[in-house]
Amino acid sequence: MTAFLPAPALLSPPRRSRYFYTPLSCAKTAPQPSQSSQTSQPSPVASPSLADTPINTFCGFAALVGPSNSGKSTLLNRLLGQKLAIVTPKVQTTRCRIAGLATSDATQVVYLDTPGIFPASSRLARAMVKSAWKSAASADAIAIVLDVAVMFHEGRRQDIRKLVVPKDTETVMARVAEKRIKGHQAEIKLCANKIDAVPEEERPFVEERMHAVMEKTGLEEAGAQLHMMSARYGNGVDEFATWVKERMPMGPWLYPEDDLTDMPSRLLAAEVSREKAFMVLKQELPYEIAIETTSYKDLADGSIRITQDVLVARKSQKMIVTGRGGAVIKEISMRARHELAEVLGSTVHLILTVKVRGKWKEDRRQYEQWGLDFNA
Ligand SMILES: Nc1nc2c(ncn2[C@@H]2O[C@H](COP(=O)(O)OP(=O)(O)OP(=O)(O)O)[C@@H](O)[C@H]2O)c(=O)[nH]1
Repeated sequence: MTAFLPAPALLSPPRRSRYFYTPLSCAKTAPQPSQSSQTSQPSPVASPSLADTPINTFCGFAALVGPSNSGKSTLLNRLLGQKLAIVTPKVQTTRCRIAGLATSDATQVVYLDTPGIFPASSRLARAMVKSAWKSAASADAIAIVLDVAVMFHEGRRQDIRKLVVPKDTETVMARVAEKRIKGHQAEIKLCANKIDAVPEEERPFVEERMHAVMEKTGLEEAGAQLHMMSARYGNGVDEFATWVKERMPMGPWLYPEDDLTDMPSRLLAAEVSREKAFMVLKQELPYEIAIETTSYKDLADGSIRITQDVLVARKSQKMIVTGRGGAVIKEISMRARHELAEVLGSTVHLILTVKVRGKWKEDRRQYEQWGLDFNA
């Protein structure tokens, strides 16, 4: 087995300013969350004028698309060297597009982590899937991230005909190929992720099988390249980042060099609490909740006071999320506060209130907050 690198300290405290959203005046329009989701907090980064922006710079979008749970958010965090997107072992964790900014040398890459692509029936699911495809459509480079561990474990060792490629994965591959063949300019990498979960001697079989599926789905014809990687342990990630960088077109940077994301702090804070709720709550319940930051205040002593509503659809769900004597919500709050303090580099006072809001999945405001299309 290859010796895999240890996972990075994804939660090492970033420089605080990196989390602030400070768009420069743009040559092209960056996809952004709706105005309503922007915080009113001032940015500590003085927005440089265009005259200060280095010339001969490169800037573009790289979309990470793929089925649910394939490791897109893990890859984004790895590319940025710290945690931005929430990661859980459950499917459909990412609800909206999350932009992570990687600026080095003369190039700024705006990585777009997207919701997983899966057969969508509900309004929320349709909006999530649409958001993923929209990100791919605006990208200069597309990475299809797929989970080879699933493929490997569902198949039988050393019999490549039995290595099952899930239907969702094939669908994504075929659709990206079709767009490229029809003239979409973005170059494509097929990132075969979680290769650490496949014994080294078995990897050639996985690779061979992947090529066969690329042929079948049209990705070979579309010029896509296969890239084996482990987002969790970092293998192949630097090579992937270099490939992306080289595909960015010439243009001014869209964000200051030090920024890490365009995500407003209110949304970032809600995402952290949502991740903890996903981890603490069992089965389907995490999918039934939404978290809304209702206030976010920098206090005079340097700490931050955040209040959030945890929205559930029914009274019975409220009881479970609250727990006996408030034990469950306290656990979620404690975990979220701990992480927010690390991420924001300050003491955080987090107040969570569980509320029943029957139809939050039909509430247009929620979708606007996440930058999703209510009418998808
Ligand atoms: N073994 C292994 N596990 C990984 C790797 N990358 C991600 N995972 C795990 O896979 C699970 C899903 O990872 P995410 O990054 O949340 O996947 P995602 O594609 O963003 O998921 P959605 O939000 O559902 O679309 C988590 O438990 C990760 O720790 C990898 O390279 N190797």
